[in-house]
Amino acid sequence: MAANLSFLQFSPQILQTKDSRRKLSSAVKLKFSGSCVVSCSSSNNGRGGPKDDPVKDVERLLEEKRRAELSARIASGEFTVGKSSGGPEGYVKIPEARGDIRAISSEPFFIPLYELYLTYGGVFRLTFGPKGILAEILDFVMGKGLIPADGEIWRVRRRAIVPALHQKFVAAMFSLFGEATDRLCKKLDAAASDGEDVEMESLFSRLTLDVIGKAVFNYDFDSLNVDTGIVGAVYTVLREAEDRSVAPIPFWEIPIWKDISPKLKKVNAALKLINETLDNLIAVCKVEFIHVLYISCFTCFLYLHAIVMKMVDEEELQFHEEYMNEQDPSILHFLLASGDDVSSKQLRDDLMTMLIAGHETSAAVLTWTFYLLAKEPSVMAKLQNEVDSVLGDRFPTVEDMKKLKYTTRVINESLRLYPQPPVLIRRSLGDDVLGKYPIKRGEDIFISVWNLHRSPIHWEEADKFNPERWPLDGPNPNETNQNFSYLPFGGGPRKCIGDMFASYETVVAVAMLVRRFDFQMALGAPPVKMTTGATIHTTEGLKMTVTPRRRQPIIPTLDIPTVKVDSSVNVPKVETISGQKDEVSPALS
Ligand code: HEM
Repeated sequence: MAANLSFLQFSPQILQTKDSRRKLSSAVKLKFSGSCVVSCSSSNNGRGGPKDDPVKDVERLLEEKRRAELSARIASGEFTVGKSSGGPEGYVKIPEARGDIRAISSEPFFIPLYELYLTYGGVFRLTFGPKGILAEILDFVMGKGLIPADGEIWRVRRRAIVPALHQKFVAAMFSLFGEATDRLCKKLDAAASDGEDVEMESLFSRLTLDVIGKAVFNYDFDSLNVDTGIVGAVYTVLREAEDRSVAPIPFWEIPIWKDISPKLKKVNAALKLINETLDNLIAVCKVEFIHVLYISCFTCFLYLHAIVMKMVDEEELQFHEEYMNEQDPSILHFLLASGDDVSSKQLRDDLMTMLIAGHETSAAVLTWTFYLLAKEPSVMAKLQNEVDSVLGDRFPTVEDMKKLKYTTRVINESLRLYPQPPVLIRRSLGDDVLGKYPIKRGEDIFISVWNLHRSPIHWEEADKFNPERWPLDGPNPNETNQNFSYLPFGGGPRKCIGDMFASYETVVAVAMLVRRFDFQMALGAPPVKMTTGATIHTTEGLKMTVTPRRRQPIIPTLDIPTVKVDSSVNVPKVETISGQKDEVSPALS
């Protein structure tokens, strides 16, 4: 089991080591398992709220005890083979942390790594731990999709897909975000009037599945309302991907087992259903596209001609937007319309990858945001104030995003405390140097975003949920303006392509939900503990009591605002959440 793995805790200086960056190849998302008391509720550090809350006190004491025990074990040398000094060719050898994987299997992997980070500093070698690279493990579901892909396939596919998430596409998604969240509000209304508590984590998972299904291939799972075979199949496959990533041996490859295991049979059937559905959607979209081309070929010729002329005259961004179809603004439609020359299998892999990448991540962000909000009533009150004054009773629009500043800061802060995924992985493509340490070709490097985001070196009161740490008049925090001490969507060439989409999706959902309801942890609900898959899950769900809000009546003002309409502008200008001008949102630059 012991694998020779390097564990890297990013510091801004290290990340900027160009040589290392160039040679690090992307792997896929890391998944581990385990559980522990949520550590952000562990200390007075960073907690506002009443100091005499007995529940918080107990949680804090338990967490302090757990940390003290772990620190004592680290101090006793249980994990240590002695700090190394002097490496080959005059380099300093990386400090080594040794131990037995079983010693840390009872809690999420990134928790002990945090203690080791405090002991050893930013970079150390881990001589025990899970296998790092999951490309083979996830092959059954993502194939050569954008996340596991590398080299030339990745380069070509990234270039084809990134333009699909252009500005007009994201603007077109607002009605989708609003309608899907409204369906969730109706469910919560029903639960509230029946006096029932609700398990929010699974509801968020359904909400984001509905959103991403429509956005990626214009398919309405409607998983908030119905449990069709396809929804069940998607969950079966997702759970299997998570199980495989933490399995001690690849049981799915054992010859006889893979033929007789009922679980694997179920997974294969689910996969078959999903693949057939996706193939169907691709085929239908292709036929519709050809049909439109055929019946209007003359118009089309003029149209294409006009587009080509526009290309000459206008920005590439506007060209990309021409491919968008108002009735079907999905990424699939865009890829076909843009003439993306790709096999159906590759297209399916990419769509499936985006479905997975955009589903669990957003659901996890919403889950932990509501967990944090329930624990900090003062933040919730401020948030509700902002939403009431900006939105009133209407659906959020793209123009509102600039005004919902505090709501955005709440999401920024939630992503700092609960980064999704908490650990990223790279594999070194060649011998290299990281900071002052030599790295060998083929070594796996874990980048603990969890450690980075909670590092006492980088953050004041690092464990505190404090959206105020991000000034409202400052830029939207991202990896570049935070000097790489904040990586909510990764960084560099493999940065998330859905950052703006996901940021707006979560802001809309939070705004619409807190406007309508108050959220409290349900009485007698199990303590919220963490476990890791690709993202951070709760072990037993997030059980909440949801109460419709009683709001002050809105008193009409006598000032009648004048609205200036500029008829030449079709699409409101959108500021990117990441504020970056690189290829992630080329349409915005
Ligand atoms: C709040 C939600 C989201 C979070 C926190 C998130 C986070 C991330 C992170 C940290 C990475 C970098 C992984 C690495 O460096 O190894 C990433 C990559 C990626 N994300 Fe997201 N993501 C989110 C939503 C989305 C959405 C909605 C989509 C699709 C529409 C998406 C598609 C992708 C893809 C395709 C990649 C791989 C990019 C590449 O390797 O070139 N993500 N995401």
